[in-house]
Amino acid sequence: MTYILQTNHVTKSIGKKELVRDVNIHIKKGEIYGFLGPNGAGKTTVMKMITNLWKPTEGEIEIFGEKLTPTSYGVLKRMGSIIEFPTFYETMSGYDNLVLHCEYMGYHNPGSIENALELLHLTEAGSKPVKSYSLGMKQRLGIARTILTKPELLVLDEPTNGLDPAGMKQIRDLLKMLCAEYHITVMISTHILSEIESIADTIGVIDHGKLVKEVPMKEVAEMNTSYIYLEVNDNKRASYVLADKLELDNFKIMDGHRIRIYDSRVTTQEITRVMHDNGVEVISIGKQMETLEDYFLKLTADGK
Ligand SMILES: Nc1ncnc2c1ncn2[C@@H]1O[C@H](COP(=O)(O)OP(=O)(O)OP(=O)(O)O)[C@@H](O)[C@H]1O
Repeated sequence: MTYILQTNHVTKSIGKKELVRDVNIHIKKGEIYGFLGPNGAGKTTVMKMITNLWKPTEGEIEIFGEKLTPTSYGVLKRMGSIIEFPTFYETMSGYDNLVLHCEYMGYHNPGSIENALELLHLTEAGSKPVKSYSLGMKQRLGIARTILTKPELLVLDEPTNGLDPAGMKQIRDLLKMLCAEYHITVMISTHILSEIESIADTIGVIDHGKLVKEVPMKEVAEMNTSYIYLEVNDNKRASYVLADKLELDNFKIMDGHRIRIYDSRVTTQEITRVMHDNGVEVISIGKQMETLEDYFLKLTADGK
C-alpha cells in the first residue's frame, strides 16, 4: 500500500522534553483522516513537522512519495495548511489577503478568490477589513486561503475552533465535497469526536505523544456494541451473581457501583430478578450502545 502521507518513527524533542515519540501515521489518497487526541496530546507538534515548520528529532516523513527535507518546496506547494490559528493582515480586507497569498504562491487563476470566498460564505464580508471579523469568520477565511491554490493535501489543525455548530457543519460539508469532487486528501485534527465522526474515513488517536491506534471508521462503527448497564448497591456481590448464578463472563466493573454486561443472551428482567433473589439491590438497569466516545476514552486510558 502506498500512502500520500506517511510518518516513519517520528519523534520530536525540545530540550529534554519529548513532545511526541515514534509516531507512525499512514494516510491514503483521497481520504479524510481524523487526528484525534485530548489537549496537549501532540497533534500540533506532528502537524508542524508534516508542514515543515519543525524538523523531527528522529524519523522521517514522506509526502507524495518524497522524503520531506527543509527544501521540499515542491511538496509544500501541493499542500494547504492551517496550523494553530490562521493569521492575516488585519487592516486589509479578506479579499486582499487572499490576493496577497496568491501572489506569494505564484498562483494566478481568475475567479479562484471569488470561488473560495463563496464556498466559505464570505462573499459579502470579503471586502471588509479582517480586524472586523469574528473568530469563526477568520477560521473560514483561513480555510478559504488553504483551498485557494487547489492543493492535493490539506493539513488542518483544529480548523473548527471558535465556530458555532452551524459553522462546524459547513466546514464538514465543505471537506466532504472537496474529497468527493476534487479528490483532495484531508488530515484534520480535533479533540472533539463528534466533529469528525461523520466525515472521517480513518482515525488516528494520539495520547501523551504516542499514536495509540489507527483505525478505519468502518471498523469502529462495527465495534459499536450494545451492552446492559447495571447500577447496584454492592458491586462485589453483583459480580459474583453474574459469574456464578447467571454464568456470564463478559462483563466489566466500572467506577462506583456500575457494571457493563456485554452479553446479548441475557435480558434486563432476568438480571433484575436474579440480583433480587440473591440480595443485591438494583438501582438502575438498561440497554445502551457503546459509542465512538467510549471507544476513544478506552484507547486513551489504556495508552497511558
Ligand atoms: N515549543 C514548545 N516547547 C516545549 N514544549 C512544547 C512546545 N510546544 C508544545 N509543547 C508541549 O508539547 C506537548 C504537545 O503539545 P501540542 O501543542 O502538540 O498538543 P496538541 O495535541 O496540539 O494540543 P492542543 O489541542 O491543546 O493544541 C504539550 O505538552 C505542550 O505543552
